[in-house]
Amino acid sequence: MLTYDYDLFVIGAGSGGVRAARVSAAYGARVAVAEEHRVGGTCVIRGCVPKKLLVYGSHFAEDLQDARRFGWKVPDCEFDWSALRDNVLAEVSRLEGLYTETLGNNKVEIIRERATVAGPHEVLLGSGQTITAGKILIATGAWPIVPHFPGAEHGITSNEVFHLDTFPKRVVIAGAGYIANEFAGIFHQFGAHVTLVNRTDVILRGYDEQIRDRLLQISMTKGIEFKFHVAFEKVDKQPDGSLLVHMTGHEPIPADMLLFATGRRPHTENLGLETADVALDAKGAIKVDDDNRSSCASIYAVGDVTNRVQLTPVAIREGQAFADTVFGNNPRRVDYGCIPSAVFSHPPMAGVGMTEAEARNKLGEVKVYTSDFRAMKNVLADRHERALYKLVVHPETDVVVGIHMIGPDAPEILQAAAIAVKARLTKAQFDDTVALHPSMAEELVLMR
Ligand SMILES: Cc1cc2nc3c(=O)[nH]c(=O)nc-3n(C[C@H](O)[C@H](O)[C@H](O)COP(=O)(O)OP(=O)(O)OC[C@H]3O[C@@H](n4cnc5c(N)ncnc54)[C@H](O)[C@@H]3O)c2cc1C
Ligand SMILES: NC(=O)c1ccc[n+]([C@@H]2O[C@H](COP(=O)([O-])OP(=O)(O)OC[C@H]3O[C@@H](n4cnc5c(N)ncnc54)[C@H](O)[C@@H]3O)[C@@H](O)[C@H]2O)c1
Repeated sequence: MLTYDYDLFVIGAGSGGVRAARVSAAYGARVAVAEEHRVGGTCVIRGCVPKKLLVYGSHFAEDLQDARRFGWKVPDCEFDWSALRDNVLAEVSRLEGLYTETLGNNKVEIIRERATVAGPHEVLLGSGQTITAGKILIATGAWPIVPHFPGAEHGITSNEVFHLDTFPKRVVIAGAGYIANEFAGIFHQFGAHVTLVNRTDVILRGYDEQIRDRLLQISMTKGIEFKFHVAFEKVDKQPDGSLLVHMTGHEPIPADMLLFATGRRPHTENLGLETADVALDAKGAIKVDDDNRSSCASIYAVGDVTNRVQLTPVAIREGQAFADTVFGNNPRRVDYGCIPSAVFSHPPMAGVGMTEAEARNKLGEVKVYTSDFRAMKNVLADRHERALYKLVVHPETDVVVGIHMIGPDAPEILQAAAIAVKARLTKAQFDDTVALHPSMAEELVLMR
């Protein structure tokens, strides 16, 4: 019988790859994983985790201000970017160590170099070594898209934003999706002047319109500038190192940093996939079936590289389903229904299930309940920001088909509420639940 060097070779030690490697090895497979950057992948090293720590850090700007209304004598405080940056990067390194340890404990061999596919059962390492494997799992994630125009090379992406030497006082962000809105909030809270530049006038496409509008309105009131229907023309680097960002129909904007947050494309370039006839879609994503198998029978793919849903918990579930199915003798498929998601903006927003527009398209005259309120904490703090919660309800069955919210701690509250939507609970069952008072979450059971 033909023997391979490994039963499974995983390319990419990010959210999906680490889970698939660890669980497959726990089932007894001989597993190696190649990582060209750092173990943990985008989420741990330059995504969700450091981003959320910056969100926490930036929220102190408002908390310190509000504290005075709650009786605290707060002296004038100064923000030190380098202190926060270094603490965040140290935490990232600690987590990288934990991920590395977990892989080692499960006897997964970590190969710290770039790997490419060299055939249905062959992988080529950057060092020139060829390795064979019974199965190959591609978990190489996605990569920031940078638009092409003169001077675009002076901008940075989310890959670099966590490492800035100095804090930029004037920030231009290209895009109006997740990363753009999250970093607009972060830099604004730290004291930068932030301008978001987008080619359409839609922010956070896919989220409920009323909730998005509320974020736009609150962001503008805070002082974040939005420029819509704008295309970049060029970026000039000034003698003092700053940038002048030229765009259609507007005066050039001076900036200390230009951040591209214009989407992420599947990381499949120069991966050798043609050597095994692995088919890609028009966006360069690996085409897979419901069991994560590509057009080559021995090659699978999970996570952002398949461009299904670019979220960490989804990549992890796909990695787990792959391992259970292929090495655990326990076939499983990911259920893509009712995936909750959140934007860690200031304030954050979160949603699960159908938006009002989607529900109207699919179900006709849906019932919509909203609660538009000022959180008790904001009232005493004299902060005029209003939260908005929304339930979208099936017109006949009374099932709650969507929950959408913006306000303090919305992602924390929505995770629990998402269980109810997934379980197809009815509006009557929400109403039957006694409120937990005083809380913001109680609004979910008090909408009439
Ligand atoms: C700034 C930012 C914030 C985010 N915030 C959130 C959030 O709050 N919540 C959320 O759910 N999602 C968030 N995401 C998305 C989330 O990070 C991704 O969906 C998730 O990391 C995808 O996991 P993955 O395993 O597919 O790929 P990744 O985690 O990207 O891992 C891929 C790995 O493969 C490695 N690699 C690539 N090619 C090769 C090769 N040829 N050889 C060896 N190694 C290779 C890469 O170095 C990388 O480590 C965020 C993303 C970004 C960029
Ligand atoms: N909280 C979270 O869960 C979270 C946070 C960050 C990222 N992510 C994941 O990472 C993915 C990538 O994030 P993202 O914010 O880069 O992408 P995105 O798809 O959310 O947003 C891209 C934005 O860029 C705009 N755009 C595209 N080309 C442009 C151009 N040339 N000029 C100006 N604007 C342009 C689009 O209109 C859109 O607003 C997300 O789709 C999401 O799945 C998730």
